[in-house]
Amino acid sequence: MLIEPRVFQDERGEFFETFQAERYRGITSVDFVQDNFSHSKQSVLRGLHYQIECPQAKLVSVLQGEIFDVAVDIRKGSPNFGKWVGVSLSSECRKQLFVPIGFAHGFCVISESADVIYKCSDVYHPPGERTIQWNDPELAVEWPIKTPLLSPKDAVALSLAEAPCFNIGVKDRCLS
Ligand SMILES: Cc1cn([C@H]2C[C@H](O)[C@@H](COP(=O)(O)OP(=O)(O)O[C@H]3O[C@@H](C)C(=O)[C@@H](O)[C@H]3O)O2)c(=O)[nH]c1=O
Repeated sequence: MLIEPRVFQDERGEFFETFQAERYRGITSVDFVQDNFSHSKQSVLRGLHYQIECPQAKLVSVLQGEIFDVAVDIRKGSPNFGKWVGVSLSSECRKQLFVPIGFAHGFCVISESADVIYKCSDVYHPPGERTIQWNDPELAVEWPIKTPLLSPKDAVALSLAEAPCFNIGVKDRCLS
């Protein structure tokens, strides 16, 4: 889901609410419990990530620069299983992407660098972390960058066919 916050501009610069609990709960139906920040150089690609245990919904915003942000439906039985969406998020447009539970998430950096923040609906749980190959031909994500800079973990990721996927209706929480 693409969210367009109301941005107020004046002679000093700009202002917008990056998050407001009640309003965003109305839009996303989740409660966020962790905030993450990453700074990346041009051509860095992070993804496609998910947690098979303690699955996380994410609300992604760009503080500086521009990214191509991707979500892939990996809910077995979903009519959209294996389908992806990709959007440009930037400090120019100020759009946010909500990635629901049941989706793998990744982004690549189009600008010289990018500062990305994202809220998560569950905590970091390393034993549950999984990565699907960014260039899995079955997914055929149309990344704007052809030779990305990857982490060692992302360079040896599984294909969608090999990766464990969610059951439709997944809503688990680690926290309680
Ligand atoms: C994701 C995460 C990482 N870390 C640590 C572990 C590691 O030493 C360092 C870098 O971790 P990673 O290489 O996994 O970071 P990164 O590749 O940026 O991983 C992130 O990618 C994007 C696309 C997502 O959607 C996130 O959920 C997350 O998977 O930060 C935390 O402490 N908490 C966290 O929540």
